Amino acid sequence: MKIPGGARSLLSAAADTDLPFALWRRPDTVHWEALVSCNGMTKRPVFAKTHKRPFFAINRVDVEDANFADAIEGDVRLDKDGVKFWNGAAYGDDPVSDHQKSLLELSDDRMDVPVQSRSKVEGPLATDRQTYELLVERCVQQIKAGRMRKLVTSRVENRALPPEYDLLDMAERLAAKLPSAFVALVHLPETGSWLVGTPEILLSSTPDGVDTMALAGTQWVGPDPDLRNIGWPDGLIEEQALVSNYIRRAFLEQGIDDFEEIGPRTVSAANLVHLRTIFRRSADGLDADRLAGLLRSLHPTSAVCGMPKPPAIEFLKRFEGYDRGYYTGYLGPVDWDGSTKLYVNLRTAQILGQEISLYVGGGIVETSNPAREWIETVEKTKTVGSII
Ligand SMILES: C=C(O[C@H]1C=CC=C(C(=O)O)[C@@H]1O)C(=O)O
Repeated sequence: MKIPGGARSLLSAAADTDLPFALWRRPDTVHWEALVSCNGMTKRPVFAKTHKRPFFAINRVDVEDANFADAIEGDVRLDKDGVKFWNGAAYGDDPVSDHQKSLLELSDDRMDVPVQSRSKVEGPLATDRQTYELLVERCVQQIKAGRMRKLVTSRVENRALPPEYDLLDMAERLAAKLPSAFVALVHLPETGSWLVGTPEILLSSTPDGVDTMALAGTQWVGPDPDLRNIGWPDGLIEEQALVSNYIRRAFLEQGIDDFEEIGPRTVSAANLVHLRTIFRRSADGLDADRLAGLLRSLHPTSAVCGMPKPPAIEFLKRFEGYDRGYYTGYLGPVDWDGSTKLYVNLRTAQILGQEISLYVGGGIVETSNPAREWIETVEKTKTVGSII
């Protein structure tokens, strides 16, 4: 689970020269993978007929075209076999461009130099308990009035980091805490570093087929809970069922009706448990256009914004009171060895200089209780909050 010394040195050199990188560990694996871009951030279509090389996609919740993402290009690639450099046609063992050469030179002996955010951008505004509970109350009123069926509210909590913090150590600790999550550190020199330990797939596309999931409903439990004994109140069952309905509709919108459903089942993520249904379909007939269509239909799911989608997004923009940034958007490697894995950006922290902002939220339905919703967000801060 340790980030190898060579990768540490290289990522520390990338951070020092203000190059964006993404580092991640996939669910239920132990290896770290990373991509470093030598040319800043770009924008790329996620599903396209031709991709030359892998990139790491990161996108906001309110993006206009969900198939078009901010991208960290793979000029340098790290995986369990070591470091590789893109030579314009393939990955090779030796650096080719001047940027790649100087990055490699600078990475000499940097294993112990911590990676920190040097961003000067100001963090998002925190929401206090009273304001958050009023927001939840307002959502319940909207739902009771029949304007929406569900809304997902969120907030931020800001904390100070110890002066000697190291983002790579933090990523390692989060990965150890969340073995079944997708854990990522996305280092963006300007807009901050994002540390994520998400349990939710938005869209996984491999040569075998596609997977997505409806993950919603949250309860908090002690260590090593017996998942078979956890009961679910009606309100939480409804909250998750709405997400499942939404996903069924997204498949149907793309003319796909032969998908398989597994669940709902109780799954754990650190101190929390959720209800999860997996949706699976073979790759037959799913070309890049249809995958792009599916991504557009899915993102953002009603697990992160609400239902129906347009008024929910409008309402949150108006009343949530802060900018979500990349939280509740998606992120993941694109075209990495033939597969694309996009995860919902949840259990998220943004690191800006010496401050860390924890982003947390929860689904609101007609029966939601504001005080319980506040506590749910407090429990969610513990996932990333416990590794600071
Ligand atoms: C918006 C969040 O959670 C979503 C995903 C899973 C469970 C959720 C819930 O129980 O409300 C939310 O829909 C968050 O964790 O910040």
